[in-house]
Amino acid sequence: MRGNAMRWLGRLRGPSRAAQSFFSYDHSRVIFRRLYRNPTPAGRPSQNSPLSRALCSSSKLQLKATPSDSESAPSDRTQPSTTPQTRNSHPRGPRWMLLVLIFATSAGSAYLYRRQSAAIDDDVINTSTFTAFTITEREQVSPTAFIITLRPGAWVVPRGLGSGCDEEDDEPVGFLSNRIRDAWRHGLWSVEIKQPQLQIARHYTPLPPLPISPSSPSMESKGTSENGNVSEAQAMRSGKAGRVTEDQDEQADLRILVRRMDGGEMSNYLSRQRVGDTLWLRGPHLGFDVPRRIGDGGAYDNGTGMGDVGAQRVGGQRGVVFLAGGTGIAPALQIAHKLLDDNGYSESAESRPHISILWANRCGADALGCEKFPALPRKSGNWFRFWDRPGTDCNAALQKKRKQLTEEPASSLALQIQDLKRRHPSHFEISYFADDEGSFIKAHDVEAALASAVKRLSPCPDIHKDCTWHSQGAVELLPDDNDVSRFSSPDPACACICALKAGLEATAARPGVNLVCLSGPDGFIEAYAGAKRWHDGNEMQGAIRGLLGVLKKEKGKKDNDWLVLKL
Ligand SMILES: Cc1cc2nc3c(=O)[nH]c(=O)nc-3n(C[C@H](O)[C@H](O)[C@H](O)COP(=O)(O)OP(=O)(O)OC[C@H]3O[C@@H](n4cnc5c(N)ncnc54)[C@H](O)[C@@H]3O)c2cc1C
Repeated sequence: MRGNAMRWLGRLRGPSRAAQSFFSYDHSRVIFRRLYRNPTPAGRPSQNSPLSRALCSSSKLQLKATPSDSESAPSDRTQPSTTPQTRNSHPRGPRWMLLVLIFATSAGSAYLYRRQSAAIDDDVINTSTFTAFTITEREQVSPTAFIITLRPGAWVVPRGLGSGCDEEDDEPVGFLSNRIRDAWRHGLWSVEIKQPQLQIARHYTPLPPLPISPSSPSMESKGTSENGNVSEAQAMRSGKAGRVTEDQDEQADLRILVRRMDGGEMSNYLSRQRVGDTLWLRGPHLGFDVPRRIGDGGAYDNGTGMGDVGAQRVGGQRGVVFLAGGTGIAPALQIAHKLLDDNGYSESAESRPHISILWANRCGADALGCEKFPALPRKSGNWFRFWDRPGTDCNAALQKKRKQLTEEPASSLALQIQDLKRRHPSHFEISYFADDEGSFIKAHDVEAALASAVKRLSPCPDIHKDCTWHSQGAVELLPDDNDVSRFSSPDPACACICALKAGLEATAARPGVNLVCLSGPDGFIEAYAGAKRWHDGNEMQGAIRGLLGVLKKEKGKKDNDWLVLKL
């Protein structure tokens, strides 16, 4: 509590405080003073003056004339309002309104104070308008991939001003965002970033917060790091890393892993941006509700209606197998963060699900966190050809990776993955596959991962074939990944039929299934689970084909053994 309070207080420092004061409290006072120093002949601001209209509409107050105002208004109201007579002869209405307006402007100032850069409400980010974020760090993690850290624009502390840490309790001072906290509580989410010249936007998946102790280096020093040596990575290397706290999920700093695509408009635009530059973000966009689908009720009521207070968690030991291609590692880490690091979700080690990530990259240099020394390149055909793009020199990248492993400090993402393995040795596994090293995800890799998930399966009722939450057949026809609206929908077709049929609705125990999630380029998803299908303007999941389709058919798996989600 105290930490939170101090962080809020901590925001009152620095130039942004002055700026905020100007635009909120002082600014409204200036408007107010002008209003009363230049009264209309009626002794109060005219309802028709632009200033009055602005004030009314902003504070939702209506300056209605009272009968005493309009009927018995003495002519001396035209006198300057500073004369005692005028003040005394002011009817009660304006005085009363004065108090109301003072209150309203003060409340408004508190409200505006927290609005920061958000255009429409009390948060630093929203789903309909783009708000400014500033790049505070940029870390090149491989020849083609980099991580940018973004902070809401209005609160960036210019270099040399403010330490970035709360002076009293030495906690990092940052933004708090309810929307971002709720997104982390939900699990899977993304933001859109806009390219302002072309007016295009693309989705990006924030990486989970790094487990950093409060004594990690300040924001000031963060702003100076351009190449690789980011402060988080330094803190982790120097053993200062702490654990991921709930508070950290509330911080509005976002880390995004981006791969620069040859000819890709957005990713090339992002690769040209530097520390201090502004990006425009919109979101968060919440994806599939993984906890609910594996059988947990969700630990929080986060205002999205997704919570089940007191829900008995029956799906805690189910598993998630995640096939990630390239930057598809980001949603895989989001799920790991939700299922393993969220104490509200799984308090004890026994109740934690098992997560197995199979991470495929074109180049070994992109296999961050892999502690094995990469094999020498083999000449072999690529398993999905579009990865073999001109301009991608995997051989050179591999040499760089070998050099990195021996000489250079690891990237923050590599350290983050290693940290997850260290903290959850029996619940988190990651296997690496690199095209240029001739290692691909094969059927037996998927089967081994599934077997390790299935052996942890706790009893659950039969999966109903029409259940949109747990049946593959029904999921294939879903128009989108918006589980939040499905959950709150009154449409009976959106309800969990398995729970209804099993009479579980009263107990809050949730049926669930093991999940196989896939994320990555379209070709990757198609190769392993079949393409998504466009229908009626919606991108539907489509039938399960590819390697997983073969596994389902050949191995005669039951529908409820595992559910495939294409992210
Ligand atoms: C929900 C969601 C989350 C995403 N999260 C991330 C993320 O965290 N990091 C990230 O880098 N990207 C992410 N993406 C992909 C991202 O939105 C862009 O598609 C990507 O950056 C390429 O955009 P571009 O404008 O540079 O390329 P475009 O101009 O759109 O395309 C250039 C070429 O690259 C191909 N291509 C597009 N994306 C990929 C890819 N990922 N791998 C291989 N080839 C590709 C296209 O088919 C095309 O041929 C996400 C996409 C979605 C839908």
